[in-house]
Parts: sequence; structure tokens; C-alpha cells
Amino acid sequence: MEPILKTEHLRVEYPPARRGEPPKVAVKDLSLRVYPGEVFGFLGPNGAGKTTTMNVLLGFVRPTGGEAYLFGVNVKDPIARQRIGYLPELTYYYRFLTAEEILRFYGRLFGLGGAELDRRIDRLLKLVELESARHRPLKHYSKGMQQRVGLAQALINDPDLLILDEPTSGLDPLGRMKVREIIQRLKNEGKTVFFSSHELGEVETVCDRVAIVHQGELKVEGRVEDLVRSHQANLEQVFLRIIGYPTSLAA
Ligand SMILES: Nc1ncnc2c1ncn2[C@@H]1O[C@H](COP(=O)(O)OP(=O)(O)OP(=O)(O)O)[C@@H](O)[C@H]1O
Repeated sequence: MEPILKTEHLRVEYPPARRGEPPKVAVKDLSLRVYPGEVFGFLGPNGAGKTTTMNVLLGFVRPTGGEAYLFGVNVKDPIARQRIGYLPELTYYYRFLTAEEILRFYGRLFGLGGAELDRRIDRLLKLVELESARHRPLKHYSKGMQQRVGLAQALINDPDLLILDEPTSGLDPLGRMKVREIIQRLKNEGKTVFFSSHELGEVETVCDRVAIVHQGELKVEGRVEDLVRSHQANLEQVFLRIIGYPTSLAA
């Protein structure tokens, strides 16, 4: 099976903040494969290079070396992003708009309109459990509700691949559970989900496979159940060991 998302020896260097300093190497020789229908967790401590990698896939950052592909198309070509949905780590929606208005706005950007757009908005508001709040402006939404509007927005073009940057960040346990359930429902619909997260308990329940990156380098990639079994530990303990935290403390 062909991967839906692939990076080959990806490298990203950022220019130095000051003259004379070396460039910041954010991603080093990163080769990843994500296959259709997978829920894939992209893990790593703060500053590991996760957002940078996503930004390459999204065309926001040019790689210094290596290549990245979506649906077999090099990300240099915008066509590669035609069938993706993206939720950034921080969303900046107009706070005076309602959830319905936000979705209508993004739907129109994708050339949608009429009954088809109405149908998608209804379906998405139901999926993210915001039907009853659809006419309220976002400024009255909780963080969890705002995050769910973001998920609905990422789905308005009915993408096959979702790229989500820390979709559960800052949410309470109920908010996290709701996002997890949405990811599970998307998987059941046949979507592929590639997301970064620091919530390893959640990742363990929802992901098929994970990659752990540290200081820009891929440390491990595999099925969650295989990692947990081979390390005889939960995913959080596996993570801590892989990034070099003393095993005795992680156990
Ligand atoms: N525009 C930039 N210019 C210079 N350095 C950057 C830039 N963006 C990120 N970096 C650096 O690159 C490294 C990787 O950052 P990145 O944001 O990709 O990590 P991350 O894994 O997403 O972290 P987090 O979990 O905190 O979101 C960090 O050391 C960061 O300081």
C-alpha cells in the first residue's frame, strides 16, 4: 500500500537569530510513512520538530534537504494539499462570528455553497456536538468548544487526510475525550489522521502507530501495541525512556 504521507530524509534548518551563530537544525534526516486509514501520533518533547515537519507538509516552510509527499505528490506542488484538512496548534478565528458562520466562510473558500454547504455544516456541527451552540458567537465559547469548531473547519472540504497540531492541548478531560471520540469517528469513516500530542494516555488509546522524535531526529516508529509490549511499559514510560529520561524514574 502506498503511503498517504511520506517524508524522505527531511531536514529543516532555520537561519540563525544572530550573525555568526550556526543555523538551528529543527528536523534531521526524518523519514516517515503514514498509510491510508491510520491514526498516527507524532510525538516528541517541546521543540522536537513536530510543528516544523507539519509546516513543511503544509507548504509553510521549505525543507533544507530531503522531500515530503502527500498522496504521492511532492508538497512543493500545492495540488498535494487538495485533499487535506488542517488544524493549527492555535486558531485565530473572528470571535464575533458564530460556528455556523465560520464554517460557511471556510466552505466558500473551498468553492462550496448552496444546499451542499448547508448539508456539510449540519453534519459537522453534529459531529463536533455544537448544534445547539451554532448561532452563538465564538467569544462565548469555551476552549473545548473553540477547538471543536477548529476540527469542524478542518473537515469542511471533506478531506481524506487530517493534520492536527496538538488538537487536545489545553482541554479538560471531557474536552479531550470529545476530541478523541471525533478522531475515532473520523477513522471509522475511513479518514487518515496525523496528529501531534503531548497527551500520551490519549495517544495510546486512539493511535494505530506513532513516531517519537527528539531534537529533530526520529527515535522510534511503530505500532503502539508493539512498542508497549516490547518495552513492557505504557506509552508514557516508553516515551520517557526513548527521549533519554532515566528508566528508573520513568518506570
Ligand atoms: N521560525 C523559526 N525560526 C527559528 N527557529 C525555529 C523557528 N520555528 C521553530 N524553531 C525552532 O525549531 C525547533 C523545533 O521547533 P518546533 O516548533 O517544530 O517543535 P515542536 O516539536 O512542534 O514543539 P512543541 O511541542 O513545543 O510545539 C525548536 O528548537 C524551535 O525553537
